[in-house]
Amino acid sequence: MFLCARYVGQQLERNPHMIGEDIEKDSGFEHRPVLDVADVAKLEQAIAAGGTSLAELMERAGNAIADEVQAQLAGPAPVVVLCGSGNNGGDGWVCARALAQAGWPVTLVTPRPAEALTAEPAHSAALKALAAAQTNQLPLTVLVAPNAEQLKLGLNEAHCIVDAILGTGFSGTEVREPYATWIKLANQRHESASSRKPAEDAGAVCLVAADVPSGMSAQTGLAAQPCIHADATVTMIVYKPGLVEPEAARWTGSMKLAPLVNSIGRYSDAL
Ligand SMILES: NC(=O)C1=CN([C@@H]2O[C@H](COP(=O)(O)OP(=O)(O)OC[C@H]3O[C@@H](n4cnc5c(N)ncnc54)[C@H](O)[C@@H]3O)[C@@H](O)[C@H]2O)[C@H](O)CC1
Ligand SMILES: [K+]
Repeated sequence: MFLCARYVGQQLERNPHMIGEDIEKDSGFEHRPVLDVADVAKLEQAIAAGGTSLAELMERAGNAIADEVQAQLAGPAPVVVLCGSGNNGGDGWVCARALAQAGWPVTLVTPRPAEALTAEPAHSAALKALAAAQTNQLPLTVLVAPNAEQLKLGLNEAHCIVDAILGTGFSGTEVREPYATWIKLANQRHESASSRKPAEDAGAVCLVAADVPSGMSAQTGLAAQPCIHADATVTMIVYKPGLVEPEAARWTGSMKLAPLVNSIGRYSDAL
């Protein structure tokens, strides 16, 4: 098979709505395409040069996360989408728009107003989400730089939390503020809801990570302080090496691949 630096034979779940046909099956096992983070960036540029823009990739990424949220819950329920200021956050803005368009009440948390984001295509994705929300009166509320109490209130209403804080651009052994607080509060809400006895259970809270759990290095799989504890991680285009490390499952939960494009093999010259 083409392109991929290495394959890890493990059972793999796939979302039928996700685009792509590049996974090889072998006796009930699927081989996971794995690429270094630096090569993923090259691959994205090659895909864009081939006619599928970065904005379109982000659109597909955000929709794949929204599909996963909808698969985790029985029907429309409040969702909090935590968005960082980079392109991982951009995936979150698209996801929030897609869920709100499907009638799900969404609270999006951002450190800066949409107009003040500088990463592209995240900035454009955020403006598009706000315009759609305004034009179509979507159930989308935006919380800009909330303090811990405001964030806790929002999270307490959530039946699902989407972690789109940090992706492949994360580095270091500590997550800086405000994201460290966001991660701790998201984990607390997730864990306290999951540890309730059935009789008091108002419904479990799912935690879905975009591309990689925030605080985990996509390249090495090492978790910084703090790190998101996800139920499911939807990773984009290919697996990154850290995600297939045995210790990573503790942070990623179940791993799902959103290939975003068909036949990535045709971009192999870019690597
Ligand atoms: N490239 C594309 O078009 C697509 C990307 N996708 C998604 O984008 C992310 C990668 O985005 P990038 O902007 O490169 O980085 P991040 O958003 O992951 O993070 C940048 C952000 O993080 C801050 N940061 C770094 N280290 C720390 C730290 N220790 N503590 C706090 N903050 C930190 C840094 O300052 C930047 O602000 C990729 O994962 C995908 O999710 C789309 O999926 C496809 C199109
Ligand atoms: K993330």
